[in-house]
Amino acid sequence: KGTTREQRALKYLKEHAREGDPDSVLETFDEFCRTQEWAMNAAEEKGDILDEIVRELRPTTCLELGTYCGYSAVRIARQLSPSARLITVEVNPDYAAVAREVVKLAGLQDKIEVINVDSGDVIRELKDKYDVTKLDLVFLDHWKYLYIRDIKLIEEEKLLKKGSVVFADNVIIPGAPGYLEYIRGSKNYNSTFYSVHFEYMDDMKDGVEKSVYIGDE
Ligand SMILES: O=C(NCCNC(=O)c1cc(-c2ccc(F)cc2)cc(O)c1O)c1cc(O)ncn1
Ligand SMILES: [Mg+2]
Repeated sequence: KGTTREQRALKYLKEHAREGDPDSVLETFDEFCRTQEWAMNAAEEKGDILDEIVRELRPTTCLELGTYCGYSAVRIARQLSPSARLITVEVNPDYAAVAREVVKLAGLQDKIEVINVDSGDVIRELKDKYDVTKLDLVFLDHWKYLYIRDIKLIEEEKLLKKGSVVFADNVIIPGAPGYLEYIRGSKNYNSTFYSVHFEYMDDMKDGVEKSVYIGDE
């Protein structure tokens, strides 16, 4: 009975990272992915852009779609103010279980809530069930063909306000062409594309898209 890559990563983090130290968890995870096994974390370059967005925006309520092992959840939450929080959604139960352990190892369980559901089901419940009024930051990193469905659901639920930021990973690899066409064609957003390296691959280029909501509340 073998272990999964995600379980091996968690074991490495537990053995090598400093408990309660988010920076150490992230550095150790990057080290694991560079020296042991690749994993689809946002990684250093995309992470630096995410860090800058969080520093500048100072969001109080953040939503991430696509937790995976919790790397970007820890990256976002380590910079959140005491009362701010991140809701992160992962449909894969094995990934969600590992992510909860990584969040706990980083000592961020009071700021991050990992929800193991399909994003399409939870967005409609954010206001009533999760006590969300508005989303200041949305990070799209789940299945790429779902970005466009879910951003439309978020708009329908009127969860964005002027200045809210929607940050999308992988708009080049694997790619999210429908999403890019939609968000860049919409008068409700100002979008910026950043050409970045694909996670842990110094010879592959990916892209991330930052879109600021300027539409009607
Ligand atoms: O795999 C699930 N989600 C990951 C979404 N993320 C990605 O698919 C993703 C993929 C890649 C990627 C790109 C090229 C390549 F050769 C291999 C992987 C990179 C990334 O940065 C991602 O973010 C999943 C499973 C499941 O059972 N249920 C719900 N979701
Ligand atoms: Mg990604």
